[in-house]
Amino acid sequence: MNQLPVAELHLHIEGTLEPELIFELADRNSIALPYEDLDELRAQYEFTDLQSFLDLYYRNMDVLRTEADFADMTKAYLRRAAAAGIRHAEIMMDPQAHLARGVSLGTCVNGVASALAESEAEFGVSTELIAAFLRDRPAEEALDVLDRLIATEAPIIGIGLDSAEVGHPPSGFVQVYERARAAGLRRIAHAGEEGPPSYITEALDLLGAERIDHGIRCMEDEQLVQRLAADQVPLTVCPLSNVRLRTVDTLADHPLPAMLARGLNVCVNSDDPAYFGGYVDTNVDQLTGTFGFTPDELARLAANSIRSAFLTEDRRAALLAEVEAWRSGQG
Ligand SMILES: Nc1ncnc2[nH]cnc12
Ligand SMILES: [Zn+2]
Repeated sequence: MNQLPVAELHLHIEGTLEPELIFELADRNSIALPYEDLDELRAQYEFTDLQSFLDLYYRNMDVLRTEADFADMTKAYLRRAAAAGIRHAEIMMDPQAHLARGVSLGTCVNGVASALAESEAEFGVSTELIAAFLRDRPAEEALDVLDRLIATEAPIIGIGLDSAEVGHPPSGFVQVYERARAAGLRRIAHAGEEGPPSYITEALDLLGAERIDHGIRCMEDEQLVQRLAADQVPLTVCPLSNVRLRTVDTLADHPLPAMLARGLNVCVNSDDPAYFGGYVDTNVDQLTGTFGFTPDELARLAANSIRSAFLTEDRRAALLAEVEAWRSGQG
């Protein structure tokens, strides 16, 4: 196998809902879509910023109604992830987005989890599930959902923080993260995607975040860059997402090469691949086409993803060995 083996650490399962599956699930659930056909739906995929994407992302997930719907979406991602070279995936889901539509916590969590439970045997992809909270909804709601996840022993390894960033700083979610920590859950948070570098600092200092999703705006704060490099804080960067949501103008303007040059612990992820033009392999291919990354640089990005994952040490060592085998096979 000539594909770069990687871990995907920044992936919203609802963002893997491909247009074809949206139509299939709408049909299955007798839901009338506001689009005549695939072309009309695809014509909506022009974004001006994060919010313009989120509006469509939340609207499209209305086709997810049953456990089977969540399982089918997840299985489709895992099949595609395996083809992309992904060997381990830490998958976020947005329970509040489903609860708000009247879909129960059990339906969405069990549906996703049932597909994940078969992933290693079926696709060779080990997985973990992360419940992400919507920062543009009240923290009290997040606390309530977290309590229910803990009480029902939902199979999650940790929590995240996503949705509209600007105006919703990490400081509002201290209690949520403290409760997650007390429950033994891992903690990650989106920060520095559209929001300022200070949100990254808050996520680290106030939430105890162990990984930062995106984090690209750290480059505007020299002291923060030095801290992130010294502490090797994982930054799960999503280049095609940043282009499509216009946080960078073009891929050639992306800060990833500069981040690597500063010694930051960056890895490449797809975020919402059904919306942003590709899965991890496409992100890597386009980066390589744009920046001419060498096999050594690609292996470093892959090794960063595996070192930053919530893996057992045995699995981590096995996957790092796969990266090294890939690197030495590149000549
Ligand atoms: N890129 C992103 N940023 C914030 N919230 C999200 N939810 C899904 N994708 C997201
Ligand atoms: Zn994201």
